[in-house]
Amino acid sequence: MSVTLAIPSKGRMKEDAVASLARAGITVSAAADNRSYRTSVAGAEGLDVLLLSASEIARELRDGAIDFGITGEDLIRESAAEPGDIVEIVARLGFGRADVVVAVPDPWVDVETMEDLNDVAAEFRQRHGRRLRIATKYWRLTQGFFARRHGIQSYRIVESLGATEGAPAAGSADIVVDITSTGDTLRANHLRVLDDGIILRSEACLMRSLAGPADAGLAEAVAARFRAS
Ligand SMILES: Nc1ncnc2c1ncn2[C@@H]1O[C@H](COP(=O)(O)OP(=O)(O)OP(=O)(O)O)[C@@H](O)[C@H]1O
Ligand SMILES: O=P(O)(O)OC[C@H]1O[C@H](OP(=O)(O)OP(=O)(O)O)[C@H](O)[C@@H]1O
Repeated sequence: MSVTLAIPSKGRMKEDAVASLARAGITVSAAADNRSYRTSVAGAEGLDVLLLSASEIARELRDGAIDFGITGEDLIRESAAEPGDIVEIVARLGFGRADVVVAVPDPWVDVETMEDLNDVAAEFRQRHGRRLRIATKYWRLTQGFFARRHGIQSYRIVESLGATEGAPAAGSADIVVDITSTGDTLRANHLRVLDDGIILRSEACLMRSLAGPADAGLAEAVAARFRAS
């Protein structure tokens, strides 16, 4: 019996994920063919480490297709309505830090808070003949924050698959909800985060699917190493 753990196959989180496994005594090396998404693992008998994209890891955890995954908290919260019912955060890993934020165009000088934005959204249709448009790939986090947390009902989500911060200047949306770390991309696109506009402070986490692994004893031993490292 084995337990599966997926780490990002590329990008900003891959090297840090490998380092966090090493701190837990698990050495992962790429398979000989370096286009392969399989790895060889030393230090944990029965553990298979897979390489997947960060967003795929969130979906596979949700679906119970893998036992453990290292990915961003934002991605798991976006992929499931009640993430606490499907995954446990075993450890926060201290890298991949970024905030999911609400940002408005710099010229909206009177809009500093979500309450101000609520006023704008309420009047938007009357003034502009349409609802306020929000560009984002985080539609679930956006709905939770706007409708449930702040009672903002009048808006429309424009799904963005990339270059979200460019949407207001391009005219396809009025404001954005996106991830930021240094803030450079928002500034370059003349956007400003609202004072209370941080939806989530995200970082990479080791998460465990609650679906139940094939080998519960081994899964618990893996989790214990991360809690201790
Ligand atoms: N500056 C940043 N910009 C975007 N994501 C960041 C940043 N810093 C950390 N992250 C985190 O990295 C993760 C996304 O990583 P990445 O873009 O490699 O994943 P992906 O969406 O699976 O990739 P792909 O675009 O190939 O599907 C998210 O959890 C996000 O919070
Ligand atoms: O606050 P900053 O440090 O500027 O980082 C934020 C930006 O970085 C990411 O884009 P990236 O160019 O990495 O591409 P991606 O959207 O494909 O992740 C993210 O989507 C933001 O646009």
